[in-house]
Amino acid sequence: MLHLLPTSNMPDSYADDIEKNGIPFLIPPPITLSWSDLAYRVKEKNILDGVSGQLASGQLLAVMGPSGAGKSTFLDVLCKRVKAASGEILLNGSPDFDITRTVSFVEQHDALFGVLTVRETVSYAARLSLPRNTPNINAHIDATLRSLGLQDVANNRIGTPLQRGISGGQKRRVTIACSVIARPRVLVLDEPTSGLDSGSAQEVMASIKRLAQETNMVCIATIHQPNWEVFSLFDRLTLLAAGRVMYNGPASIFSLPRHIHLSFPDHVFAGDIDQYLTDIGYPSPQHTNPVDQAIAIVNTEFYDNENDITSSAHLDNIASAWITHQSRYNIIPDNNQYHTSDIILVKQVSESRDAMRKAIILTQRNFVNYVRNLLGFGIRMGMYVGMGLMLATIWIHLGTSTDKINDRLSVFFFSVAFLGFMSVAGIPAFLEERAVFVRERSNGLYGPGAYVLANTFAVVPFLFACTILFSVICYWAIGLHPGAKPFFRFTLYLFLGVMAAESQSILIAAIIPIFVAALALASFMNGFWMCVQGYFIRATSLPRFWYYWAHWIDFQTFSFQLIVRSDVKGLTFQCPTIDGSCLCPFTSSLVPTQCALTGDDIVKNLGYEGANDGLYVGVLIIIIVFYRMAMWVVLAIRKR
Ligand SMILES: Nc1ncnc2c1ncn2[C@@H]1O[C@H](COP(=O)(O)OP(=O)(O)OP(=O)(O)O)[C@@H](O)[C@H]1O
Repeated sequence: MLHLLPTSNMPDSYADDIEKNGIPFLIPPPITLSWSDLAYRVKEKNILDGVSGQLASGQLLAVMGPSGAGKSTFLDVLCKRVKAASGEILLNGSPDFDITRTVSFVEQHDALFGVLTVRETVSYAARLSLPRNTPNINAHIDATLRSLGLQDVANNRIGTPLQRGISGGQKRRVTIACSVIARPRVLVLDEPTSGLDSGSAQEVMASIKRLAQETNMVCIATIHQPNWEVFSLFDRLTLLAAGRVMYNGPASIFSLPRHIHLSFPDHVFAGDIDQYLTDIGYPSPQHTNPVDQAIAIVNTEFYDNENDITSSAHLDNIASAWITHQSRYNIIPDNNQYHTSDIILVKQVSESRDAMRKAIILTQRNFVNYVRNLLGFGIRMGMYVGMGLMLATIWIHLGTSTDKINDRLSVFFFSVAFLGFMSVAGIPAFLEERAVFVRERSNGLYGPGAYVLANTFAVVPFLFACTILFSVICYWAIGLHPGAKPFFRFTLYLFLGVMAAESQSILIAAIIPIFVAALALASFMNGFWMCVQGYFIRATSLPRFWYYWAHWIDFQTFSFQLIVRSDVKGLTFQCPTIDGSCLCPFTSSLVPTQCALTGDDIVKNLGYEGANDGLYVGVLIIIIVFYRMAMWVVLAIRKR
């Protein structure tokens, strides 16, 4: 169990929460994170070179630099998302710590379910990340919402294209709330203020600062052009250019703890970035934000060579200036006090063996999303209803004469092919879900196994509901094989085909998570399966090349043949008679006793006798399971 800090030095609200609601485990003791000589190379090119630093609990580090300076690479190396060429990362002086259980990473873009409320979003994150029997979980959620200033919008929805929700700054804070709910020791944020106006940017950074201090967290953020108010919230600044450190010291003198800038004499401690720029001969012009000046002098993209030195020589000079000055600027408070051995250094995360519990929580969240997401799922269901109505009114009362056999087959083809085709409409919702998965997985909440299970658990009832709705609307109106059993068989075989098509579409979207590309490829695949399934060209007439592989792995083949067999078997189709002669379109087992064809005659003529129905159902299930497992593999391999 983590021990508690004295709460006297904490802001009121959190200390109050602790007292009133009893959240004993949520304030872990302070830590120090340090890194030295981090380097990252790609094909012998130094992307990051010799980056060192240290940060204590409650502190915020700004990582700044021009575009391409190596800021994102630095975060990736620090979080061990890529392997450093060299260097060391220490937590409380020790390299032995589990990074995924220590760090939460907040990506640049908010990946949230638009139909959930703020509280629901954070609550699901809490249930997914905290151990099963966490006490007072609701009090913990409330405290987190309060810390991030979200209590007033707790019951508001995040927002969808159809329904306006919370503001951009509030969304950022919800994403951050989800990342800090398990009380990570280190919070890493990639551009937390990008796309926000200055007011929202300030709100977000002030919330992060407050949370860092309240929960003893170390925070590191890349940031572009903050205004002075935002910048003043940072304790330290690492300025990078071409992967090298140009400055690594106090950000603004105003953000320094009083004991630092008061207790060190001038000859020992020089000051902040503003002072440093003056010292090295690049003072900020009056009324200029020193941050802009710092970026400007290390930005060589538009370097004009005014002093007859190359841009890389210019950067070499600034990097050398830093090496000369660093001992006076890079003063770090003594954090040895934090190096205690009884500290538990991990997030309060649940174990990975909890996969089934996580899958159930994710399934619940998916259901809520399905029920509320009119755009993603309501419209989709409407499409199935519309398709049912269309078939019911166009193929109405087909009857059982032999001249209607083709019309009947076209109903089955159309149902299997186009209901399956409509699965491409599930791609946008999947991509929204995938973005949330990527964020949550990178923070260690759950793995691809739990996600695939939950996606399957949720999609099965949804697709079954869509299929049965379609069947109810059109089955009796068309006049297909009478009776409850044939109706349910039709629905089941159709559902299996639709489920296979859906699994294929989201597998494609998992491989290529770009909407337009996934849509195009999934549509192509559906078109391809239509061509080789044996309706347009009889399977026996298909070129052998296509017949032997494509036809027999095509889910439409099995779904279509199962439906045809189930429908026509047991029915009798009347042949026309002209001048007393019976004109059946193909050999009948009933002639001459009866001028008609049996369902078996039709099945035989089409070449659909094949294996038994159970085997075909089994093949369909295997195809579905194969697609789902392939999706699991793709999600396991593709981390972003
Ligand atoms: N895997 C890689 N292969 C090749 N080049 C890479 C790789 N990773 C990073 N780079 C290069 O390293 C440089 C630094 O990239 P990085 O994304 O870290 O910069 P950044 O400072 O975050 O830029 P921005 O602010 O524009 O996002 C860039 O020139 C980038 O093209």
